[in-house]
Amino acid sequence: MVDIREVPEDDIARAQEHAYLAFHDRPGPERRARHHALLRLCDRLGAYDGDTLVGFMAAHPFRLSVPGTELGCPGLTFVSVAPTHRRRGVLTALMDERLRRARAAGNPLVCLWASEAAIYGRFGFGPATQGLTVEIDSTRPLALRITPDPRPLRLVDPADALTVVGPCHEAARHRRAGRPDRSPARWTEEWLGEQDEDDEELGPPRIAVLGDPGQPPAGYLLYRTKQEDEDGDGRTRSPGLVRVDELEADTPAVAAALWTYAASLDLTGTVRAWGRPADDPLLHFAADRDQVRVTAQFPALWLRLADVKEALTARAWAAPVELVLELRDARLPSNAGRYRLKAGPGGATYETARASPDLSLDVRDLAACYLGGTRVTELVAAGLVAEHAPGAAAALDAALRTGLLPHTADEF
Ligand SMILES: CC(=O)SCCNC(=O)CCNC(=O)[C@H](O)C(C)(C)COP(=O)(O)OP(=O)(O)OC[C@H]1O[C@@H](n2cnc3c(N)ncnc32)[C@H](O)[C@@H]1OP(=O)(O)O
Repeated sequence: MVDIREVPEDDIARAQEHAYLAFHDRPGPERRARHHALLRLCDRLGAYDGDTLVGFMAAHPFRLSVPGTELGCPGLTFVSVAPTHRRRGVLTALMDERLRRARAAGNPLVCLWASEAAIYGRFGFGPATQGLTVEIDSTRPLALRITPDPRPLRLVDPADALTVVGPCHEAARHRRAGRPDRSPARWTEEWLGEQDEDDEELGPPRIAVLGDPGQPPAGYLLYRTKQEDEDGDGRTRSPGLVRVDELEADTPAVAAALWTYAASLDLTGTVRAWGRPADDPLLHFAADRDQVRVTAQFPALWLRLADVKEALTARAWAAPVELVLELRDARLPSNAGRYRLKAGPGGATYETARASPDLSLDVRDLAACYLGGTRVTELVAAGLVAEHAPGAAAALDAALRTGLLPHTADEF
């Protein structure tokens, strides 16, 4: 039987080796040091078989933007079980302890990015945001239906990123739900590292900001580039790549200017933006959708409502709704049962109820809908949510709805 306990700071290096084994990873010294620095700031749980570390789960102490506010939301990372101890319930034991601690600490939410989509539904996590990969053919000028903001662009030293673009990012976080806060350490270690986490051929991070000198920027572009590939004879095989990691803009015209900049960098022929929202304005203002293509769509942030009552009563609601929910929660039975949700622009209450339910659903499906990124009506159509009162799902959707879709590219 394994023992679940905290991993002390002097055991972090061992936890890293354990995780690299599970992920088939072999990071160089720079990435190891970055991981170590981040793990020092995480809550860390280990599964020990005697003195041997056989399971590890770290949690960033995030606050997540939700409609109208932000909530405590540990962000799970480095989840790993030794190959010798797979499928014996080690992850389950770590997760149960993590969810218990989240509730005890007053954190109603828990989030993660999944290595495999099949793992986390059983623990009550649902995919709450979707990401798109968007590619622009930049061998020709980017064709747009709107006029880009004409204000000047300038490059900012990544060392100054936090001061210059940090406030822009913070404002963007509150325009769209589903975004964790970004500590100075995460800016430095996860976004601005000299070496990219996934592709060592990419250059260092570059930051272009738009705005009048002396004024706060109206938007920024965080990107890396890769030189053109050459074949053995030194001939160009393909033009270089601009990989967009983040683009935030106060207005569509600012976004248009930043995309135009990305697409006009010399010696490059492709712009690849891997973590865009499903309602990215670019997809509407691009004049030629053969030039701007969505090449992938994926579940991004997985969310768990550790304390359903707290989560539902804390968020803002777009329209009035009153209905009885029959909720299943296999791992946190205190969430399960029949509850009357009364919610609207003035606030929400969520109390136990006796009346027959309008909707029956699992906590993982409520999590998928919580930020407004998945519609309850779609889950009724998929046979996952049972609608006992016609119109109940549509009414809940109208109340959950947000102006912009929830979205984050903060992979951790
Ligand atoms: C947020 C993140 O960090 S994501 C990263 C997740 N980690 C990895 O992918 C690293 C490689 N994989 C591992 O380390 C492990 O296999 C883990 C962590 C995914 C699973 O750990 P285990 O201790 O084997 O899980 P555990 O025994 O508790 O499994 C619980 C259930 O989940 C199922 N399960 C576990 N892993 C998977 C998987 N990869 N795909 C599908 N089902 C899975 C098990 O079959 C079991 O189902 P059951 O209850 O019906 O029998």
